[in-house]
Amino acid sequence: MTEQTTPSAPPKMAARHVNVFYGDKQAIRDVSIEIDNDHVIAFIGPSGCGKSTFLRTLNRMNDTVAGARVEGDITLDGENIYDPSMDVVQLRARVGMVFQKPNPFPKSIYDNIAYGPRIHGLANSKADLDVIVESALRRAGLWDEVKDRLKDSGTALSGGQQQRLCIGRAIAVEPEVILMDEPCSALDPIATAKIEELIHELRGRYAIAIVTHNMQQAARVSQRTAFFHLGTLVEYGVTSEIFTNPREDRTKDYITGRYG
Ligand SMILES: Nc1ncnc2c1ncn2[C@@H]1O[C@H](COP(=O)(O)OP(=O)(O)OP(=O)(O)O)[C@@H](O)[C@H]1O
Repeated sequence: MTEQTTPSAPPKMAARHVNVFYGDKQAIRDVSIEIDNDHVIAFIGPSGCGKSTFLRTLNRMNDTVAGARVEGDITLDGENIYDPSMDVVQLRARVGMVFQKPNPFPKSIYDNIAYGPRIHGLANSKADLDVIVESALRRAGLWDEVKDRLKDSGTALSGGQQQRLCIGRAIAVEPEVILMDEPCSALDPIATAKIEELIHELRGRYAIAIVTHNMQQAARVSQRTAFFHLGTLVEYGVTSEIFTNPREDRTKDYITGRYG
């Protein structure tokens, strides 16, 4: 009898032989990796190794950097995101991004969330929009703190609340993937813990990729870890294995604090 194997689900995103250049300088070298729906993947590595550069290739954020050039294939549900026919505004709604420093718009809390759904035509009425705003703020773990002050400015919130507002803003346009570039580095430990809790809650609903300098954080929030060094992907695998039994000496040296 032949053994039955369950075909594994196709990856949400796949990068194949990706190189990234800033002018003549190569920042990413021949990186291939898959990003699955069910996992949080952490990108770790010493400063300047290319973690953020690689993350930004996943929603074409590098398009906005003069002199940046991306080679190779990156697909979202099998579709090449660098194809000239790709609508980049639509892509960035499907692959949302949260930055290091919370960057709410100088608008009300309500309008920070409503902005994306309005421009993407996701609401037919004010009532629809109200539902979307409440749901996004609930999923971002912020509703109870702001429900009575939706008209206040987003910039008047605390840093941690602002970051959850930015996560809510990404969620409001129904993304499939959320990219987070050191989302806690400007936050205190309590606000950091809330974001980490939120990442746990969002897992499974969205594919999540997070760049972090903090290895404890990578170990806490991710199920997959990718270790970058000098622009290359040195090792990629199950987080617990990367942290307890890395295959490569460079990974071991980094996680044991020998450099970085
Ligand atoms: N806009 C840019 N123009 C030119 N070079 C850049 C630019 N952005 C990044 N680089 C270079 O590309 C390399 C990778 O940078 P990147 O910011 O991706 O690394 P990183 O691993 O995220 O670093 P960090 O952890 O310090 O944020 C570095 O050598 C950096 O100097």
